[in-house]
Amino acid sequence: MGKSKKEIGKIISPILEKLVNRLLVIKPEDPIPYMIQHLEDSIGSGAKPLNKRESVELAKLRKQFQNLKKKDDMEEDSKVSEEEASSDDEDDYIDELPEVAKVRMSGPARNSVSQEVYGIFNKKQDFIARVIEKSDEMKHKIRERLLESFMFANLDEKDLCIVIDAMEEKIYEEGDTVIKQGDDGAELFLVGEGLLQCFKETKTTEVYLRDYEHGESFGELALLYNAPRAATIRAKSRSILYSLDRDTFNLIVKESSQKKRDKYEQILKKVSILDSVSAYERSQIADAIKEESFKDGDMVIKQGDPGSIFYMVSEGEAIAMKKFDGSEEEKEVMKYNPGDYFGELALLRNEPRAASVIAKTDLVVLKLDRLSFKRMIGPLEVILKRNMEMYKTVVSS
Ligand SMILES: Nc1ncnc2c1ncn2[C@@H]1O[C@@H]2COP(=O)(O)O[C@H]2[C@H]1O
Ligand SMILES: Nc1ncnc2c1ncn2[C@@H]1O[C@@H]2COP(=O)(O)O[C@H]2[C@H]1O
Repeated sequence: MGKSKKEIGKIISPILEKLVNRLLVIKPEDPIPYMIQHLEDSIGSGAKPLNKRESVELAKLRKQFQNLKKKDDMEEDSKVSEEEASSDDEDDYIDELPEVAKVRMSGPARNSVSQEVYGIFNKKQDFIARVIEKSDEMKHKIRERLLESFMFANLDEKDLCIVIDAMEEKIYEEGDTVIKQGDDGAELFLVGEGLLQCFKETKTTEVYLRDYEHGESFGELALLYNAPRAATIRAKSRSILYSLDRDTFNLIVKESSQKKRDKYEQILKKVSILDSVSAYERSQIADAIKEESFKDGDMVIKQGDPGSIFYMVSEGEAIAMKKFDGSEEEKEVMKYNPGDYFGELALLRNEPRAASVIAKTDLVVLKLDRLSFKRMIGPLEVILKRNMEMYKTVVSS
């Protein structure tokens, strides 16, 4: 026999109460996906796992919700005026993305990542990833591309192998649509070869957002938020893509990226130049970081070299040495401790390195390449430029 009203009330009241409280505190722009996610989290956080029938029901509900959402989106699009539609400002759309995630990031303490995955797999150890047969050569190619990408580069060897096995090669000819805005999505794509373009569609037109090249991935939003595809992606040239299914993404990739975020979050909090960035932006910086270690006396940067990397000190000490006006004599112009940064001038001014930086102890630095620096630290340019005044003082003293 089913449960009595009282019994059902007892189970769902605390969940609903918590849900309403969260909604009132967080005020998400789009409350429905937030509510669905919250309910799924509630399933993951101790309640009995869904049985098969319940899972099917949940899938049906999700499908109904996605169709409704698609309809809403289309109605919304039809309201967009011609002027708005012709806007080609990429940032309008880029800015929308973090907002969704901010809601999730800034909310009350979240369940562990493996608890919030889509579907009924609540634990990584219960999960058996798919294996798509492929040659060693293809495995090698996929590995190379995975290591180029922020999202996958931090997988340990075991997880890297699981992801390589689960990936499926898909070839698209020039003009083919890989992802259609509004569709349901169950896979993420890593670009092996080729060039793709991302567009935001409105009722009347489509606005170009960005390109995707080898080593970059797309299609993660539908998996992360159980939402319809947020943009359209088309092949600009013949493209070889590797697709990864939702469950492998959620259980293997998302978790490792979370580990990296956890690892660097505390360190990045000490980097004063990042004081004004939000938790979400900091987590994106953590995704893009590469770590490197140097021994006492190693040269990290050489004056006069071209530069394409920005550095933040994680552990240890370093100094900056500078030769002035063609003189061979070097003067110490700066000391670095954990939380300090250097190497910004070459990126900001497109000039060779203005000084040398040398490790004074064993040193661990966090590095951002030019593109990540531009995207993530670029908005802090005013502060960086203000801080550059300090070099003048050092030089003149
Ligand atoms: N500004 C953007 N808005 C939405 N999607 C974007 C944007 N830029 C890139 N994308 C990618 O386009 C993909 C479309 O499918 P998804 O929504 O699954 O995931 C999306 C992102 O990976
Ligand atoms: N007096 C200084 N002049 C120029 N660069 C300095 C000075 N002191 C420290 N630096 C740092 O040394 C770095 C060398 O590489 P960049 O020119 O990219 O960026 C430089 C600054 O971050």
